[in-house]
Amino acid sequence: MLILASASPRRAELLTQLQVPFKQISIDLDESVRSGEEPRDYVVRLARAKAEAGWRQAGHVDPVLGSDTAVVCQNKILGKPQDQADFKRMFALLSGAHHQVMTAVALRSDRGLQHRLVLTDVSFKVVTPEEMEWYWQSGEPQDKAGGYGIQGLAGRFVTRIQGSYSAVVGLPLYETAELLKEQHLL
Ligand SMILES: Cc1cn([C@H]2C[C@H](O)[C@@H](COP(=O)(O)OP(=O)(O)OP(=O)(O)O)O2)c(=O)[nH]c1=O
Repeated sequence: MLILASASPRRAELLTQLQVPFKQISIDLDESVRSGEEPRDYVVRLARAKAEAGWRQAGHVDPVLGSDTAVVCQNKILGKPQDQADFKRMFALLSGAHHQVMTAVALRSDRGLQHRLVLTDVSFKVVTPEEMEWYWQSGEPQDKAGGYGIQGLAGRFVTRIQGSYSAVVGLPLYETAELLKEQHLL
């Protein structure tokens, strides 16, 4: 059975939309950015590492999907906010501006390791200090790249998206389906 190497409930929910049976495992990885590493190289490296680690952990039998999402603004990677000050710093960059969400998905099986990289442009309205405070207090930003979830309360901040909505949430469905089809898993 296909394995999703992710602790994210959002990725599991998205994968359900492809109607392929799967089980979920969580893996622990060092997610630090290497010095001089480009954001797109970073998300690809992590998605591949998650798939590879899952493949090893599950005994080199079942195919494994891994994915990674980063919010990139002015070529800076905005990870998960460490505290409220960190969140405010991120939202100061995102407010009234455009950024890119980069998501990579990787599939490891006995046919090898393949990946796809998906880039999506997202625009935010000007977010007021009161809205930032309200949003932080909601508890939603804490476990999310860039400190927001487009599928949740932050949907109201998004004025425009060009690219893949499912990729912004965490798993690009079209590209994931393509990877699975290539390996005859869908
Ligand atoms: C930008 C954005 C991110 N996110 C989430 C997707 C990912 O779960 C998270 C990005 O962090 P990731 O490190 O990609 O993933 P994760 O740590 O949550 O899960 P795992 O490594 O176990 O697969 O942010 C949203 O849910 N909505 C959004 O709009």
